Amino acid sequence: MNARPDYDVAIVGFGPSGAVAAALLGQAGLRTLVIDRTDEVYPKPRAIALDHEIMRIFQNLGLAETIAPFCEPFTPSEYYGVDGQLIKRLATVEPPYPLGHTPSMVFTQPPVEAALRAHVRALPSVDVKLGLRFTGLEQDDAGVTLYLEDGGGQRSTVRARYAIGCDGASSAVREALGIALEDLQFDEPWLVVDVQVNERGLAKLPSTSVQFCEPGRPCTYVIGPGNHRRWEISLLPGEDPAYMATEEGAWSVLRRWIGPDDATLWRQASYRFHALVAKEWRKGRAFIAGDAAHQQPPFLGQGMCQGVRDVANLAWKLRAVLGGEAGAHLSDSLLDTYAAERREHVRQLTTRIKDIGAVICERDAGKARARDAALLDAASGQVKTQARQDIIPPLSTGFLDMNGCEGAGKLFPQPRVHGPAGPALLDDIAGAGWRIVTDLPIDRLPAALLRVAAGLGMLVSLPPGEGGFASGPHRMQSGEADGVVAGWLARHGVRAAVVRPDHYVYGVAADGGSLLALVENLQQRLP
Ligand SMILES: O=C(O)/C=C/c1cccc(O)c1
Repeated sequence: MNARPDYDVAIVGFGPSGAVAAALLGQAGLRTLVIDRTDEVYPKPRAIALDHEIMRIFQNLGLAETIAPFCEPFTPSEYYGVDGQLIKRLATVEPPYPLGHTPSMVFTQPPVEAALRAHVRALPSVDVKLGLRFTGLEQDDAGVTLYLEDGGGQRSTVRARYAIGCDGASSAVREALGIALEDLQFDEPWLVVDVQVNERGLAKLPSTSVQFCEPGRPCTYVIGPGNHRRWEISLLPGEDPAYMATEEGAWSVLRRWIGPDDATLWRQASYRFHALVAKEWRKGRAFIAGDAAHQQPPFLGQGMCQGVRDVANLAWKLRAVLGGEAGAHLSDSLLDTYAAERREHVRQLTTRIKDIGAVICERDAGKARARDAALLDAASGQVKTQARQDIIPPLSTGFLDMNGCEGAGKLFPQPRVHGPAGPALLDDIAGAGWRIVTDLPIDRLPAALLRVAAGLGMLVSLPPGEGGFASGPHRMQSGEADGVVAGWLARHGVRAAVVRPDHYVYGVAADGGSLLALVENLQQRLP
């Protein structure tokens, strides 16, 4: 079949990853279809945590204010050892916040998903078709044909230039593509229980999130928004996961903290916590993203973040290849970097999450005591606090100019700047396309840079001490309120960064001349 595709991109799955993918593609005017088997948002929380990178993407979609009421800062996680003593603390960095948002948050998933869906439905170039099951696909040089079936067994097909499977852990798209999962060797039975706690219950509970690193039964307590509390409780040999996921089973393990007079059960489910990463993320014109491409233990609350990161990475590349907003059509080979970048990033982060899991899940009492001692600061014996965001690795491979400097592949900060109408977050003024950000004043940059920068995106100059705002075509000069960009550039010993549309640093430069060379080089890679 070779008819002109009905859509630029077809997305299977309208969960958070699918919805963000549709929103980012639709924002660029690409003809996008998103389908899902179910008609409604799942009414219970599965994800509970998101971070500043994800909130920044919601901001770029114009959704930060809509979503903010359903989010709260993540309390520090205190790790308790064999004797119930504090052995480690995982916390959020202090302000000023590097990306302009609270670095680590808890949120209520159903209303956030509903807001995302409403946003997607309002985009003129996006079609949302629900109650449709994906049954298979075929590919040719021009596109992908998706085979679909509705609830009444009625079959249909749809053509798209590219397809993305965001259809969850048991992905039918991954299955149809014959993609295998790499097992990073973590497989444990756990019970997850979400409750809504009343005043009486709240008074009995810890005032911060906790990892109970107890060899007898490792478990996690997370403070969600409002009166939402989550427990994750490891199941012991002989415990029946199906029984433990009943109300009776859930109360049997919650009893240690609260009882039915203290809270209402919202959701309880038995899971095997896995560490799985797809061996391939792209086959021809089809991609997988989110839980379809990876599953990780929850110990850092990164499950949904990983999926949104995937689609933010893929979306700007699809926009570039399909000629979204800027109209330029880049080579399809740019899309290969999606798989290379995201697979490696997910493997690295999942390995780090597994390491956290190994701390929490030590079942041998002797080894657990040794762990408790080893976690303390060797010199002072004090409990150490680790910043959650320091655990997230940078991109280490892909569409980057590493050039011997460690800045490339990191997330670039988002400063508060003096905007035309008062203080503002930089993305709200400069947009979220390619950006060249420097602390050099515009009049000290090579004239040729101003020309080439205009062909790439936005040139942002933030000289120290600048108090005003000035702008011209594809350029702006302003001052930042908190010094987060100045600090980042100083820490990396550079004067400028070239930043990709997903906010990862493409490359850095130490002066105007090397910045010009970096940008010229990039433009040759983006023909
Ligand atoms: O970041 C942390 O300290 C913990 C996050 C988290 C979120 C959800 C479920 C968990 O087991 C851990």
